[in-house]
Amino acid sequence: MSLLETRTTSAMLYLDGVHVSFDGFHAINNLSLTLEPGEMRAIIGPNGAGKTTMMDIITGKTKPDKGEVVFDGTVDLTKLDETRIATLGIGRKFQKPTVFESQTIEDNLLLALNVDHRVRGTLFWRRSEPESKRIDRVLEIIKLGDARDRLAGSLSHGQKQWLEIGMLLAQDPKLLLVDEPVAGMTDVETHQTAELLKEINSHDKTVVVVEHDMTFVRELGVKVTCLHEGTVLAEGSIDDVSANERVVEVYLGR
Ligand SMILES: Nc1ncnc2c1ncn2[C@@H]1O[C@H](COP(=O)(O)OP(=O)(O)OP(=O)(O)O)[C@@H](O)[C@H]1O
Repeated sequence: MSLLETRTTSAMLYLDGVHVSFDGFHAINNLSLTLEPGEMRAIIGPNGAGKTTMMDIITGKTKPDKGEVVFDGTVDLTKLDETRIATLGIGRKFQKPTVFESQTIEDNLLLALNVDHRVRGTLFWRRSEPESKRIDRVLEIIKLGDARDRLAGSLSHGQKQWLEIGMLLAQDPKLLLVDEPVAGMTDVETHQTAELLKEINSHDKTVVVVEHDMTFVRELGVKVTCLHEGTVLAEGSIDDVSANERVVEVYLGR
């Protein structure tokens, strides 16, 4: 492709031949990955495999030295900054929950809505019917409807993670990037998180989940990509990837 052309694809996310180096160290090496619209993909791989850097490339935090990164068929993400990318419908959930602890659950979701903060701060602001509906729907999906008036700080670790996922959903993204959502969760919470992500994915959201917990990844029941040294080592069903000798050698067998 020439420098001026942007590829058009049917994919929601298309990475091809992506390279990133930090002071001469190749963190991402000829990385190619395609996610279809409505797909959920699990990304696994050992520490330092490049999983976080890949997410940073998609959100514009890190710019690739080389390669194509195309969102929603036509949008060249390499040309856009982080702020602009966030407005395109790409939501990212970092590993640690960052909810507003002294606000209620409902207010956390309201804060996440794309309402002008200056307008919302006035005495006369009333939430619109569509906003109320959206919040009710998100509360239903994250199963915190009964707790809507509780302070977020009183939630369990797992519930905080769900609330933060809900805050992303309130913004109605096309693509959700979720980094190690079940770290520190109980087995029950881990199972409920798998159910939650499957539910979100069933509503046409494309989802990328980075996770080390293989029980959780198995429960998601989606295609798995194993990264190693900044590139794709193996891709396929959890059974195929788990049986791959190289994957066992560099990751699962350790
Ligand atoms: N800003 C940076 N400067 C220098 N090296 C970096 C930088 N960011 C990442 N790296 C290196 O790039 C490699 C990939 O890191 P990355 O954090 O993407 O891996 P990861 O797969 O997310 O690992 P983990 O599972 O531990 O989170 C690592 O060797 C890391 O030390």
